[in-house]
Amino acid sequence: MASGNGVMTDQADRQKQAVAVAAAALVENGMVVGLGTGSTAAYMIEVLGQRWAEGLRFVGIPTSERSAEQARALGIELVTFATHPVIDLAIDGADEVERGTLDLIKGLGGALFREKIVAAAAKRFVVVADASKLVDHLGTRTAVPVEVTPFGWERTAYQIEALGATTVPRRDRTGSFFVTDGGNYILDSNFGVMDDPPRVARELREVVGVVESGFFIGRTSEVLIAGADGVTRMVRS
Ligand SMILES: O=C[C@H](O)[C@H](O)[C@H](O)COP(=O)(O)O
Repeated sequence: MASGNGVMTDQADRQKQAVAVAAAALVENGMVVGLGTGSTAAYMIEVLGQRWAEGLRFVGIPTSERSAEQARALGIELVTFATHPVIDLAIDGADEVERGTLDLIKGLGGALFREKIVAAAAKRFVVVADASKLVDHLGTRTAVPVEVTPFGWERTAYQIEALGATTVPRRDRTGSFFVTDGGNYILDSNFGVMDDPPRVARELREVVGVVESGFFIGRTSEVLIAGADGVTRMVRS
């Protein structure tokens, strides 16, 4: 018999798959597509691989080495900003989605910097998530991942704490520092539930040593949320 957790996981996985199918259906022939990172985005890339095998032709710009490897293995053609500086449609997951604004916290998978560059280059940025990610206020479920340079990271952490957060340097399974695709560290910075995430995002940007934060403010075009009743589309007004 499946454990309670197992049932929850199966349900979350089914929801991620449902939303992945809905998002992959938005891709059309000839598009430049931003390929997100994380378990939901991985389902979406898998569905795109199936559509590619059926004859759909587009090019992808991946947000991580992981997603690049997955897409390549499925035969999807990958390009870079050198030849394709504008993305038609980027599809990515999120760790928190704020109901009223559709602002996000991203980066639990460590890919936030490339994800933000891709989102910023996209004419349409679609977020895919299961219902557990919806919150009334950012900071409810998760700390904010902040990518920082290895040099002086302790000083950078001190400065972030001066903004009101507690910080924890992210570690990998061996206990070493987690290193991003860009060669940086991540400080998981807990600000608690935030009244004004855009202000915190701006303050973080001012801290020397911060490469990027996991705040995605004002970037979301729409969110596809999978719940028990199917997929719901939320559009930013
Ligand atoms: O760095 C990772 C990304 O921001 C992911 O998109 C985010 O963590 C959501 O991942 P998942 O779909 O696995 O919950």
